[in-house]
Amino acid sequence: MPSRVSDAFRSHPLHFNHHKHLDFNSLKELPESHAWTTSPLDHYPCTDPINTTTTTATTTESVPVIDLNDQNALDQVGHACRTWGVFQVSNHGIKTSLLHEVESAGKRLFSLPIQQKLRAARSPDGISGYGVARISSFFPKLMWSEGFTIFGSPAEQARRLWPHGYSNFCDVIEEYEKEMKQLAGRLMWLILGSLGIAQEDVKWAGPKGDFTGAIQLNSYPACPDPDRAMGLAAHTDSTLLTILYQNNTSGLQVLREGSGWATVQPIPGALVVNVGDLLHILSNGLYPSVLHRAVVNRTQHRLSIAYLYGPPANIPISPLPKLVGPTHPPLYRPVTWVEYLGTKAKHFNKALASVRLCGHFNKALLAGDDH
Ligand SMILES: C=C1C[C@]23C[C@@]1(O)CC[C@H]2[C@@]12CCC[C@@](C)(C(=O)O1)[C@H]2[C@@H]3C(=O)O
Ligand SMILES: O=C(O)CCC(=O)C(=O)O
Ligand SMILES: [Fe+2]
Repeated sequence: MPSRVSDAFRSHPLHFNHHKHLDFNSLKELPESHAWTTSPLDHYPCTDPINTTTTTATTTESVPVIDLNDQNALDQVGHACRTWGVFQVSNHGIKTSLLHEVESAGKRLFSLPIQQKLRAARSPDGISGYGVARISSFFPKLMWSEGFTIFGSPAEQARRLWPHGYSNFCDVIEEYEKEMKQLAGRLMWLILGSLGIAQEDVKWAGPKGDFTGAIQLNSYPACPDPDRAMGLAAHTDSTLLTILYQNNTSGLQVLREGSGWATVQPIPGALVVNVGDLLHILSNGLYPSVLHRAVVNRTQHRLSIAYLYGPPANIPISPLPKLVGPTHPPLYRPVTWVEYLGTKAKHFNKALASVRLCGHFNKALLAGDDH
């Protein structure tokens, strides 16, 4: 079993030929390779093994917006996690200037010629670098997006992109990583606090607890046929939580049980917070991870920057003792972040069910994997 997050994909490499990487800006029509025929926007495998239906419904309900300086923030966060699995935050303490700098750094990167971006291509079993979303291999069609993942120092990849001028990119990314790690920690304790969990209840999260995060830059070029394309297919994140910055173009949608897909409207300066699968496990299912996707549009380029926050790599994550008892048996077995990332790479939407202790999951489900 690999022990480092960067080795999580060793046994599940993602083999994608370079010819699958397109120069989006030169295309006037949607190529067949990217055409998600028949109801493209509901073309996703279901996360719940019991409920195999898909939904095309949309809703105008809006995701909660929480002012972190509000004295009721704790309760609001708890309510949002229970009912939506996602919320937006304002007054989060991240300077607008840093958000704009990281947005410009992302734009600069994605506007490079494709051959230059491919110099920093993510290796099939690696974590960092330029490439298609890891989940692409689970879908018959390609997504209308490109991504760049950074885990740890951005220097190695940035040097390949800009051999003589990479330091500005690195400085911005490193500053962003530092600020995001701090905010993610604050949000995690706020979220756990809303469940009555204090820091001392989480044995592995002592002052030395080495939480880590990856940065995922996502670019969604304007698309000639947006109704038949998919920016990023529906998925949940394999994280404790994800903090997402989106530019002023909408595209992120979240699935609200019983209602349908809700668009997360960009609010200048606000950040989106998603509940990930590991928080779902830690909370014994009280705070379910949110299914989300990104759609594209005909005229505007969209950029998003996700900070994917996880626990120390090798700590087994299981439902918190305070949340289990005779009437609330633990629903998930312990799993480390490294192991879970590998499981997601292998089973995708069945990963969470595959670590479920009893009831819903059975081997037949895994046998049905269409990887
Ligand atoms: C830590 C990680 C989570 C992630 C895989 C990654 O190694 C870095 C990229 C992340 C991302 C972002 C887009 C959606 C996603 C499913 C994917 O393909 O790459 C997530 C992965 C995840 O949460 O499982
Ligand atoms: O671009 C978006 O809004 C979603 C990105 C996302 O879900 C991710 O990076 O995990
Ligand atoms: Fe995501």
